[in-house]
Amino acid sequence: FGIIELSVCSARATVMVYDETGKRWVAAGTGAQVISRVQIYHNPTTNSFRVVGRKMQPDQQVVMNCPIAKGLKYNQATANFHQWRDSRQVWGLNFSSKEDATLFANGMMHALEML
Ligand SMILES: CC(=O)N[C@@H](Cc1ccccc1Cl)C(=O)N1CCC[C@]12C=C[C@@H]1CC[C@@H](C(=O)N3CC[C@@H]4C=C[C@H]5CC[C@H](C(=O)O)N5C(=O)[C@H]43)N1C2=O
Repeated sequence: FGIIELSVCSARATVMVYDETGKRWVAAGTGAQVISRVQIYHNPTTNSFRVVGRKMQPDQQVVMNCPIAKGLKYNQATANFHQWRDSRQVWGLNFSSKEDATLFANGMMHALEML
């Protein structure tokens, strides 16, 4: 029985993680820092949400697969750069446009209301 997950929203962003040691943001995944498609998926059976980021090219590498925890603090540091902490690291999304950023933030806020 496959898990049914619905895509809540999709936006273009560079996925970054904060390197606490080096005190700097680094591109998530391996290789060059490229634009990813970042989607929020909803599993209605468990009412859970997660954020999945896949590089647009060359290989659709999954660079982010992050559950959205109830009470997550979503910080819109700038119009185009939003961030949040999970249990292990800090994620940053550098959106390609303000529209992408707004669309994703609305999807995240919706998910957080549903939890
Ligand atoms: C208390 C806390 O965790 N605070 C977080 C932000 C936050 C607040 C509330 C809820 C969740 C979060 Cl992640 C925080 O301030 N963090 C998380 C790790 C890095 C950072 C701690 C200190 C630095 C100070 C500047 C800021 C930062 O990193 N910024 C601000 C927005 C800017 C936008 C883009 C990225 C991309 C490259 C550039 C850079 O690092 O040169 N940069 C930044 O400089 C980003 N910082 C942070 O975002």
